[in-house]
Amino acid sequence: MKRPEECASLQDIRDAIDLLDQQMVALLAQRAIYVKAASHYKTSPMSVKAPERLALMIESRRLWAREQQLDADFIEQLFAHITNYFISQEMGFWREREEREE
Ligand SMILES: C=C(O[C@@H]1C=C(C(=O)O)C=C[C@H]1O)C(=O)O
Repeated sequence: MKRPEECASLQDIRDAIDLLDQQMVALLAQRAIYVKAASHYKTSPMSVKAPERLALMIESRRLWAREQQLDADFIEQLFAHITNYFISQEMGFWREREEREE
């Protein structure tokens, strides 16, 4: 992938953006596997949501955003969206297991 200053055309830039987005999607797929694994350790719907963990996560992601000169509010909203989806997935896995074990 060309560095931004090496890009000589809009196509070079779009190729780089496509590759980065593909990597982000692959990372989200990996993340999904870890979240599914987390459901094995949960004992209740509240433990699936783990609000205390979410609160800590917001702070670290806001800090990471600032370190990268990104807008902390934007990153917080992005992760709120991501974690809401992942929690709903995890809740589904957890409930399925609960029903099987009943
Ligand atoms: C993965 C976990 O379960 C849930 C999903 C999270 C996530 O997507 O990062 C974080 C906390 C929980 O809401 C966890 O407890 O760590």
